[in-house]
Parts: sequence; structure tokens; C-alpha cells
Amino acid sequence: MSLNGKVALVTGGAQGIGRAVVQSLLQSSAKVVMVDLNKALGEECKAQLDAEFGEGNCTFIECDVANGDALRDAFQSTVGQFGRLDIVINNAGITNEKDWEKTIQVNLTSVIKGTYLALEHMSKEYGKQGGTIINVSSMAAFLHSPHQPVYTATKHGVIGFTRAMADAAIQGDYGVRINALCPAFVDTPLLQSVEDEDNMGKFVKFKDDFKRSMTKFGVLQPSLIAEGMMRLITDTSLHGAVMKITCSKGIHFHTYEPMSA
Ligand SMILES: NC(=O)c1ccc[n+]([C@@H]2O[C@H](COP(=O)([O-])OP(=O)(O)OC[C@H]3O[C@@H](n4cnc5c(N)ncnc54)[C@H](O)[C@@H]3O)[C@@H](O)[C@H]2O)c1
Ligand SMILES: CCCCC[C@H](O)CC\C=C/C=C/C=C/[C@@H](O)[C@@H](O)CCCC(=O)O
Repeated sequence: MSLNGKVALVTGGAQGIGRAVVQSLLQSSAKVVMVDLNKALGEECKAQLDAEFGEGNCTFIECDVANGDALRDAFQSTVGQFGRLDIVINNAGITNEKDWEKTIQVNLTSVIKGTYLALEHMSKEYGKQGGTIINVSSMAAFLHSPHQPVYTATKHGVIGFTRAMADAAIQGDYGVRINALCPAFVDTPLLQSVEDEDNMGKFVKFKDDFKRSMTKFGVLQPSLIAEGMMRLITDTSLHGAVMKITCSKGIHFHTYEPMSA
């Protein structure tokens, strides 16, 4: 599947995994809109990408995904500027057990909102041409840690929502593929924040357990997550899939038992 002429929106695109995905999309000739809270980082990132890929291929929109109206405006501006939308990556995420309600807002509510907005712009239900949505979860949804109870809950939620929406997309003939991606530990600034009491609150005392897991399971590079993301975007046979990326098994998929009573 060629991405030439396709338009992608990536939340949390200014840093870490999102940034690596933006880079891969541009390398595949897609137009990309980076949506991020961090204005300074977003503008710096856009300047670097303009220098590498040429101006007019990448745009930065400052937006807190937890603000539903601002997120709606970001989708509207994307379509206003590039005329269409084909790929949406709901990637922005935080780990904050102290302000756990914010964690639910950013990691789960905004992913739901981002999926619904993506469908408004891409689903045949709304007379649009189809597309693909990838919601970023985490291996924390499969191998939990006492250090991040609410983060873990949100990442379980992302998988459940994504799988149910993938079924809705088939039964409703949306023409949109919807998948989830679950990385294990990845070398990004987010991973540094887990030792901070301001983020983890009383659960910070379990940080040694978390760090032992990191040593045991290893730490991935963002480029491998971008590779997995590109596979989900370009392989049209994948729909409703839950991709896992770990050091021991690389890019692979979770398998589910068929539903039974
Ligand atoms: N790093 C890991 O080990 C790891 C593992 C599994 C899953 N994940 C998930 O991958 C995703 C990306 O994580 P990362 O490690 O690249 O994080 P990161 O902190 O390095 O980058 C996240 C980006 O999202 C932006 N962001 C945060 N809150 C936002 C908001 N409310 N609105 C808009 N933008 C916002 C930040 O400014 C930043 O640019 C998250 O959903 C995270 O939960 C990360
Ligand atoms: C602040 C960011 C938080 C990131 C949280 C991480 O995503 C949590 C990752 C937790 C565990 C990762 C475990 C990986 C294990 C694999 O190497 C493998 O042994 C397990 C494979 C299981 C499978 O794929 O079925």
C-alpha cells in the first residue's frame, strides 16, 4: 500500500514513539500532522523535519488531546489544510498515578474521542473514503506492575475499546481498519518519568519492581515501534489485530480464544 498522497494525524507526535512514527510516515511520502501539547518541542521538531523532507509535508498543531474541542479543531484543520484524512495514530499518553483522573482522560478518553473523530472524517458511514486507525496501548495491559495501576487500567481499556470498534467497523461497513499496538519498555522520555514522586505518588515506592522488569525484559528503540506501526498501516489484511512488540519476540500478535459461553 503506497502512502503517497495519504494524510496522517499523529497525537503526541513531537517526541518519543510518536516522533519516530512521524519520521517513518514522511519517509513513505505521506503528509503528516503532528498534534502535541508541547509547543516548543513541536515547533523544533517541525523545523527539523522541514529541513529533512522539505516544507509543506509536515504540520504541527499545538493541542491538548484531553480538550475535546481542541482535538476536534485539530482534525478539522488537518482536513482543511490537506483536503483529506487517511491515517490516525492515537499515541499521546502519560503515566501519572497522582493525577490519575488526568491519566484516564489522556490515555483512554482521548483515544476514544480521537477514534470517533477519525471515523467522522474517514468512515463510509459519513460518506468518506475509508482509512486506518491505530490506538497505542502497552504490554502493561498483559504484564501489569504494582507501580502503575491506573496506567495499566487505561491500556487494558484501549485494547477492549479498539477490538469492539473493529467489530463495529466490520458490521457497520465503515471501510476503516482499527488496530491496537502494545510496546514493552521503550527508550523515551516517558520511561524516565516513572521514578518521579510527582508522577507516581505513593506508588513510587514500587519503582524498584518496575526497574527489575526493565532489566529482565529489556528496552526497545522507538524505531522498532515505528516499524510495527508501518506494518499495521500498510498491511490491509490486518484489522482488529493487537500487535505486541517485545525484546524477546520482536513484532508479533496477541492471540485470542474464540468467544464461548
Ligand atoms: N515508552 C514506553 O516504554 C512505552 C511503552 C508502552 C507504551 N507506551 C505508550 O506509547 C505512547 C507514547 O509514549 P512515549 O514513550 O513516546 O512518550 P513520550 O513522553 O516520550 O512522548 C509523548 C508525547 O505525547 C505528548 N503528550 C502528552 N500528553 C499530551 C496531551 N494531553 N495532548 C497532546 N500531547 C500530549 C508529549 O508532549 C510528548 O511529545 C503512550 O501512549 C505510552 O503510554 C510507551
Ligand atoms: C512509562 C511507560 C510505561 C511502559 C510500560 C511498559 O509498556 C510495560 C511493559 C511491561 C512488560 C513487558 C514485558 C515484556 C515481555 C516480553 O519480553 C516477553 O517475555 C513476554 C511476551 C509475551 C507475549 O508476547 O505473549
